[in-house]
Amino acid sequence: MSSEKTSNKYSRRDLLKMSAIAGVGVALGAGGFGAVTAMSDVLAQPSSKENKKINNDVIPFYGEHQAGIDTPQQDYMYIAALHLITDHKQEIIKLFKEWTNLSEALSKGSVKTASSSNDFLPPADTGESEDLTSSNLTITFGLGPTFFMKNGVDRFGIANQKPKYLKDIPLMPRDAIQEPFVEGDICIQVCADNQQVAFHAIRNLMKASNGVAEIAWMQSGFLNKADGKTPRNLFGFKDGTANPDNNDKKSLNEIVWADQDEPGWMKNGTYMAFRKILMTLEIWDRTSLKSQEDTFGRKKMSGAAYGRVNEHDSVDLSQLPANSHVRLAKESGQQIFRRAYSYTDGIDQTTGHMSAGLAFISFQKNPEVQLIPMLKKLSQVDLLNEYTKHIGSAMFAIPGGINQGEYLAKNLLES
Ligand SMILES: C=CC1=C(C)c2cc3[nH]c(cc4nc(cc5[nH]c(cc1n2)c(C)c5CCC(=O)O)C(CCC(=O)O)=C4C)c(C)c3C=C
Ligand SMILES: [Fe+2]
Repeated sequence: MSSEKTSNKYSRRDLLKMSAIAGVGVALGAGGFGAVTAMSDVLAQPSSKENKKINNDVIPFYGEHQAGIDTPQQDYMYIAALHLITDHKQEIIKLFKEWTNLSEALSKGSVKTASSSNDFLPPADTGESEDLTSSNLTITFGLGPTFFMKNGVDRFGIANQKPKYLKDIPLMPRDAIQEPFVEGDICIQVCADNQQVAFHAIRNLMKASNGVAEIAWMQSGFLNKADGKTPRNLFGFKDGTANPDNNDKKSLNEIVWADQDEPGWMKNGTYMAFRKILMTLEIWDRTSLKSQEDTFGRKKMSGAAYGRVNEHDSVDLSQLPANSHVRLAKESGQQIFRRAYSYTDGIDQTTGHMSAGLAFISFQKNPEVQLIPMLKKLSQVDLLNEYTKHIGSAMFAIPGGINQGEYLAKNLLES
């Protein structure tokens, strides 16, 4: 999980250079909120603390693929969906440029200060990550079906660039989707090994979108990955055992990265599926160990499939209960790349039960073939359905990664 140890050596000159690349000055907030200094402006203002941070935990924002997909999974996640409140493509381009600069800076931990050059303006940075390192922060942007076409209107003249499989996940037999956890024009997934760093990033990205987009929903998540072991979900089972190895480029090419026949801006991109799945912990906790294990077809402590000894031993489907989760998922004959997080949302006031579950996130090149039939089968007969309820659903196209000097989804917005 760790990257090379380097000290934070951004000089005032580096910061000035970065600011020049960013090329963004002062943005005016909408709705009478007054002027606020754009975050990228702050890069030119070295903080007194800038040399005290040791950044040995940086995942580059730029690259072939967006970070936050095949990069090692961090401990904390926020995912948010936004609705655009403008019809002007130029405003989207401006926002995406600002987000690009900001994301690069946040990923490097080089947003230095919450101070402002003008004491009569709000500080550009909200400040809560001031003394913290980047904590392997990654920021991943996605575009929902309504980014391309909303209520039959091609708002930004890019409907012909819509990726092949980008559509809402169809309603499944047992779905109990609750507002507001449906779709969104844009999604931002932020992950980091420090929750405050992750929150700071998503908060400041939201802040930068003021007047152009507004938040539709947000979900936080966490994950335990002690000693390099497979993390356990809130049912206490190892979750991720059969996931493709994130370092196995061949598998990811087959499973995750978009095909050649997609629009050019999807090259090295993928599709993200999001499902918010409530797990009824109180019922599960009163369920016998045997029934719990039958639900998955794996042993709870070892994670081994039925009839096997170790977690990663091959699965003999005939040994697993007919409607067990793993058997059904495997029988679909498809693979997806899961990057899920547990969540807790306090107590459900109507039931008095815990609001907790899985923020299920998967990446795949063809959701229509890889995901939807699997989801359908699971939603019909999975033993796990006794203990779960799908309450949120969304699909996003994830543009490919970008190089320095480019901005997010440039190839799409300038097509
Ligand atoms: C549509 C896809 C899937 C949903 C939705 C889903 C929900 C879900 N899963 C668990 C817990 C486990 N899932 C496991 C394996 C597994 N799950 C899926 C797909 C979905 N899960 C797949 C493709 C697989 C791998 C199947 C295989 O090839 O072996 C496991 C076993 C360990 C593992 O491999 O990760 C667990 C445990 C929960 C709790 C949940 C919803 C709340
Ligand atoms: Fe699963």
